[in-house]
Amino acid sequence: MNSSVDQAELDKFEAMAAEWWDPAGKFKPLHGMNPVRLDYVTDQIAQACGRERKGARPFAGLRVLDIGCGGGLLSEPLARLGAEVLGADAVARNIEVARLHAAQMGLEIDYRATTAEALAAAGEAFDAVLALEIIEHVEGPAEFVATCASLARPGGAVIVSTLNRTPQSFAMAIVGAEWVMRWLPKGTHDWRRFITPAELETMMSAAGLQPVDQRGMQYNPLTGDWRLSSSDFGCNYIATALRPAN
Ligand SMILES: C[S@@+](CC[C@H](N)C(=O)[O-])C[C@H]1O[C@@H](n2cnc3c(N)ncnc32)[C@H](O)[C@@H]1O
Ligand SMILES: [Mg+2]
Repeated sequence: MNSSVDQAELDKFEAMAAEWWDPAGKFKPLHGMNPVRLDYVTDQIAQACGRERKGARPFAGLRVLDIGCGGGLLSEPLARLGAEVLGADAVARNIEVARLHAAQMGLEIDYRATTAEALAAAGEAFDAVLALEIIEHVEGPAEFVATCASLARPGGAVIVSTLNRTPQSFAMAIVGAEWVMRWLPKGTHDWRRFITPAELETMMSAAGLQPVDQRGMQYNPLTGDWRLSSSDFGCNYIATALRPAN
C-alpha cells in the first residue's frame, strides 16, 4: 500500500511536539478552533451514528479514529464524551506527548505511533474517522482519503478539515500566521498543498464516500474568535462524508 508519509512534513511536527498543549504556543490556531470543530464533529458523529447529544457520555461504545492526532487536542474531548478513541500519528514524539497528557487528565485513549495505511492493512474499522488538519501534510491526499474511507465501517462517517487554496488563505495562514503573528515557524504550511472544497469532495466521491456536509471555519482577527460559517470557505473548512451502508 502507498505510504501517506512525507518525512519532511513529519520533521516539522517532531520539532514542535513539546508545544501541543500550550494554548499560546505554536498550535494556538488549533486551540482556538477546537471548540467550534468539536461542536461540529460531535453533531456529525451523533447524526451518522444515531446518537443524541444528551447525557454525560453520548458516544459510549462508538469507535473513533483520530488520524494525525498530534497531541490529542480533539481525541481528549471525544474520549470525555464516551467514545473509544484510537489516536494515531506517524510522529512517535507526538504520541508520547499525547499519552502523557491523557494520563494526567485521567483519560483512557489508545494512542499509537502509526499511519492510516497500517491501520487499514490490519483491517481496523471505526464508526467515525477524523482527519483534521493533516491532509495538507500527506503524500498523496486522494489516496489518503481513500484509506480513511476504508477505515470507516459501512454507514460510518469520515470528517476532514483543512485549508482552502485561495488568496485569502495565503494572506491568513501564510502571511498572517507564519510571517506576521509568528504562531507557526515559516514554512509550516505550503500553500500549494492546500485543497479546495470541490477537490476534497471529488476525492471523497472517488473513494466511494457520500459527501454530506461542508462548513467554513471563520477566524475573526479582531476578536480572536472562531465560528462555523455556511458561506465563508475562504480559509479553513471542515467536511463530512458517509460510507454507504451495505
Ligand atoms: C497540524 S497537525 C494536526 C493535529 C490534530 N489533528 C489537530 O488538528 O489538533 C498534523 C498532524 O498530522 C501528523 N501527520 C502528518 N502526516 C502524517 C501521516 N502520513 N500519517 C500520520 N500522521 C501524520 C503530524 O505528525 C501532525 O501531528
Ligand atoms: Mg496544517
